Amino acid sequence: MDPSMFVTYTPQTNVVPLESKLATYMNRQSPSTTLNANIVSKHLSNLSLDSNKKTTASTEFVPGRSITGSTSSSPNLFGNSYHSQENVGGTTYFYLGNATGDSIVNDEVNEISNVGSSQVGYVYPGTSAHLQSTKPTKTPTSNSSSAPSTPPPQVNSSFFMSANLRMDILHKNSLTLSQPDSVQFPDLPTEVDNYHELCPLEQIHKPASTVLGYQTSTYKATSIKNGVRYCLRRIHDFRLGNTKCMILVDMWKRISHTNVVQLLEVFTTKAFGDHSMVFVYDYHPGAETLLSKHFSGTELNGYADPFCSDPNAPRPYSHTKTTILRQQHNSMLPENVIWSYIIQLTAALRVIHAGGVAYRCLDPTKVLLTSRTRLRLSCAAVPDVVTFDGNATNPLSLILHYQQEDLISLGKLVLALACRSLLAVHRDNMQSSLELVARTYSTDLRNFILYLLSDQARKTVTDLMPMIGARFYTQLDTVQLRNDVLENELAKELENGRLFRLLVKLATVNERPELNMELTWAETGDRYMLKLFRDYVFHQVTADDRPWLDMAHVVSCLNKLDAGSADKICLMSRDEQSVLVVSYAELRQCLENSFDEIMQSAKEAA
Ligand SMILES: Nc1ncnc2c1ncn2[C@@H]1O[C@H](COP(=O)(O)OP(=O)(O)OP(=O)(O)O)[C@@H](O)[C@H]1O
Repeated sequence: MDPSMFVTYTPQTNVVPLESKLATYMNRQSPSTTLNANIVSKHLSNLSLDSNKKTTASTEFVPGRSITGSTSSSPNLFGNSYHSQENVGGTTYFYLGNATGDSIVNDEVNEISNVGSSQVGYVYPGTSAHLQSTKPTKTPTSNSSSAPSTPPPQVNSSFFMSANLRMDILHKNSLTLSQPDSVQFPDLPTEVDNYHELCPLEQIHKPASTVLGYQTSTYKATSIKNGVRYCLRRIHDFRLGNTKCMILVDMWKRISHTNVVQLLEVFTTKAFGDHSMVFVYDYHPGAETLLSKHFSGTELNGYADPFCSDPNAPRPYSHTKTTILRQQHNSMLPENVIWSYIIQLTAALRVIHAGGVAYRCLDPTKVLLTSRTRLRLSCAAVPDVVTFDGNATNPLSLILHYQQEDLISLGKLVLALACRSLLAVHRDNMQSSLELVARTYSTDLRNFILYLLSDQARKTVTDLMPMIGARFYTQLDTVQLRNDVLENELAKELENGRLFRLLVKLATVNERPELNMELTWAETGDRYMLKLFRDYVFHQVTADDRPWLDMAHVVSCLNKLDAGSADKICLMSRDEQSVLVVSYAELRQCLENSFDEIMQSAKEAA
């Protein structure tokens, strides 16, 4: 640092200029120290007085850690400090000394090395080697003529959560927080049992569900008891004839799996103006059905389903089914996606069947995609309740039969996904569909479908496991890699949260107009140090007085403050008359004291 850069010449006085606000801070300290020339020169050598430096930038000012033998820089400034000071070219440098000699020096050295090692964990070290290949590559913009200190874009993004994940989470949050629209849905009740804030997730008045046989509607709602959002599925105009079916509901409630939408409770209500039955599930914001994801028009390149018999449906120039099927190849799902779905669907059916129940509605409208490739079965227990035969002596008697039907439905669903057509599973189209699968995918996939659709006497999910075989490992690998990526994203934001809390404290103290009727509170004592520190972190300028912006400098300073590092920095008063050499440990103490004072005052007022 070149002091002449910042300081106008004044005769050497070796005292704090009275007009300097630093005086208010220094006056609190014990003045009983004599200036030791050795200490001062040692400190100065650590201040790297490089006359070529043109900015008040950060790390150049930080004294090195090799201050062994120095009797200065006690981290415990406010307990027992001695000060030394020196005037260099009109600027007064203040040092923090310690009267207790060499034993303290050793302690300090230990402390520095301890701080150094513990501090390391506070810094996000960048994406680790095993995730380098998964990082989205960003080409730097060619016209990046910004200030030299502006970090290149790829560096910037690598220290924050990826934009895609961020958008994904923001989208889910906004859906979760959405509020009821009483103008658009004036007839919705404000409260249904223990739930309020009902927001429809689909059209309310739609025809009866072909899968469930009843008119249904689905809502996001907030629990009055705990404020958590849930998904309510209402069966319109339904009276529960027999409560024996609650045995099945209880069995479903006990089933918990990452591929099943959790059922929480079932109740009847008249809140909608009819006798409705309501099933309460976990709410998964942004959930999309397999139907809309893979069987909608836009997903099929705008062409009609090749199995569609409607002559008016839009088709490409050739009208033959074979040509369309060939066209269809372009929009076929990759085989690994189909296997991933198979593994998740069979995993869900495995626990459902092991739990003594059957799903009974394995249909593209009931399988939800709750993130990019995560499937969850929705509507658990609804078929059991709405089709319950009150005259049956044993409500569980047909379960085995229904479980077999689940496996046939699985075969149909996989065939439909492989052909990207719901009509592919129609009896008349079955042959062409299987030929399409044989042409496009592996024999394993075809055999898997054939097995499920065969007349085999008794099938179980366990039989399917050898057919999936080593693909389990591929799935496991994908999930583990995703887990690694998410953990890396978390590591970035974890530190941001910590720094945010620190910034909140700093901002609460800095520039506070008054505290306890004291108008100059923020401008004196510890708070004055924090004000200078704030200038040091955020308000640096280049030699020609342009703002000097460097995120790394800000993050590094805040991290050291949070860790209470023994590293020292020079804080300069705004009048440029005084420079204070202070450690982050001391600054942290200033911050803790000041913030505690504010908290205390807030409590007293309360
Ligand atoms: N647990 C849930 N969390 C979030 N959204 C859900 C949940 N369950 C269902 N949904 C959403 O509610 C909407 C309606 O689901 P539903 O099962 O009624 O589909 P559908 O295509 O209307 O079927 P149907 O014709 O049988 O009524 C879908 O968009 C689905 O994504």
